[in-house]
Amino acid sequence: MNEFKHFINGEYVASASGKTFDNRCPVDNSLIGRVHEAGRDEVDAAVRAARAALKGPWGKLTQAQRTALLHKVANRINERFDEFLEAECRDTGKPYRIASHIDIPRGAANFTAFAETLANHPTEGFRLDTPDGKGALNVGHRSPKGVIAVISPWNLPLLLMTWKVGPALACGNTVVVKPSEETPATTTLLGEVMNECGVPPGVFNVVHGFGPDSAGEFLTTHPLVDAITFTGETRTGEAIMKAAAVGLRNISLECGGKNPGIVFADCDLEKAVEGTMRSAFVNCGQVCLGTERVYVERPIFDAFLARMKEEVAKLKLGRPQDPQANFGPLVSQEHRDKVLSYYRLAVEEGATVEIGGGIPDMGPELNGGAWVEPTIWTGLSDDARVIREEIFGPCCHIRPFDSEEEVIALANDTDYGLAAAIWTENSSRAVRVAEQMEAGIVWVNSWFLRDLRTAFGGAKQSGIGREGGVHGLEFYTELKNICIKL
Ligand SMILES: NC(=O)c1ccc[n+]([C@@H]2O[C@H](COP(=O)([O-])OP(=O)(O)OC[C@H]3O[C@@H](n4cnc5c(N)ncnc54)[C@H](O)[C@@H]3O)[C@@H](O)[C@H]2O)c1
Ligand SMILES: O=C/C=C/C=C(\O)C(=O)O
Repeated sequence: MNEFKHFINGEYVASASGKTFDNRCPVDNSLIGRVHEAGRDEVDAAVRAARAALKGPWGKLTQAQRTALLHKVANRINERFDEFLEAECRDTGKPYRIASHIDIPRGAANFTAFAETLANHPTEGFRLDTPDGKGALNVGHRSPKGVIAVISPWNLPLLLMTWKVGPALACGNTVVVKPSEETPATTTLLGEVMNECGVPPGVFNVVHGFGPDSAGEFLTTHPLVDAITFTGETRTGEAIMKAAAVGLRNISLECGGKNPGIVFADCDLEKAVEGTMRSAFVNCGQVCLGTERVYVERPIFDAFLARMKEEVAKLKLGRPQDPQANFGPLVSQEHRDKVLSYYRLAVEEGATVEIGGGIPDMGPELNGGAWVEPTIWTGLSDDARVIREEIFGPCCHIRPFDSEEEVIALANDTDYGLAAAIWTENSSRAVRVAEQMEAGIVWVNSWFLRDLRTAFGGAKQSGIGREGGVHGLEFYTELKNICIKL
């Protein structure tokens, strides 16, 4: 039975209250651990440790020394790859095949990418002409923002946590991380790596718990937190934004999505099927960038739908360790109840269930797990709740369209604006349509192809701000201008 304690000032500490909560494996709902729930005292201790570390050895490191340390952290994650893999898949139920190609490699790469990007990024400079003819020099100077609260979700726990911790530390900040209550393991394990690599105590801290009236809220309302970066549901983002307003703390919000996939008749059909299959079903559909609305140009609608149904039927549901498995359970019973409520709603709203729509029989050992069938619907109206609301499960609705103007309007008809995928072999059309997408990230003939230097983030109710490359600099640093009269 695992016990997940908080990681504060370089040490693992239990909650003074002794309060803990269950950690369950979604594969079979077995109890696999106990997680300490942080009270205000633990959160306060973590924030104060982070603040003290800014003034300690960490605050005196050069950019080059910080870069070297972050490379060391990335290397150590890779050295302990199997431990991170086992921990992540135990918490999420996802197949090893997926976590070993996405979650863990990116968990390390996020440190390397930001260490390099920020070490080589210039600051601005301007020479000003002055009436006396001697001029002045203006030099931009970036300093760390301070203590960053990092609140991360359960779908890609290590990846999405280091996607924030990497740039935060590269810019010289310190962090207090509150991972999702569903997935404490890899964030907790990272504390060991920080100690092994010589990252000074207090630079990286972890507190466990829930959101409201628990660690999440205690952290976002703590007056010594300088900025908050969050990934999760849009409604949660709203609550965190309200908390950040007190004391004018900056926020970075990566929230929900209801992403469109647009398949034109001139696409490479097999490429479009392969990419849409990944986008709708990888990670059991629990990817914010995933496609839940698929629009297919009418001449190839039947062929595309037939091929998608064939591929869904081939998905291999199984335990994480099963080398054949490419489809795992949802993260929890609670999330499964939510997804199944949308499965029922789709039928009530008039959907045709092309495949799936229910609960698979996984046998007596696994039937207690959070398993659902991968599902495709057709026939819903554009104002159906299943079309408008984020489900965050292994399901998508496929609908025909007849013109470029029509599909652009359909794709943008959502409160969200995170991602879109466009499938066409016509490059002019690809760019023309992509530029009209009300989204932060648009893939053409690809999906989840990630260049970590690029801007990443959502428009509309999918978030505020951009992460990735140097785009997080405005959030993770304070930029001042120094004007020197010559
Ligand atoms: N845009 C992105 O990059 C991105 C990436 C992954 C997931 N997501 C979104 O995240 C959602 C799924 O993740 P989730 O269920 O963990 O989201 P969630 O909003 O329920 O929880 C996210 C985190 O916020 C914490 N939290 C909840 N309420 C809080 C509060 N009031 N104050 C402080 N912290 C609080 C939770 O404990 C958890 O750690 C989906 O909507 C998905 O689209 C977005
Ligand atoms: O579920 C959402 C996935 C987000 C992915 C990233 O933030 C990334 O690839 O950097």
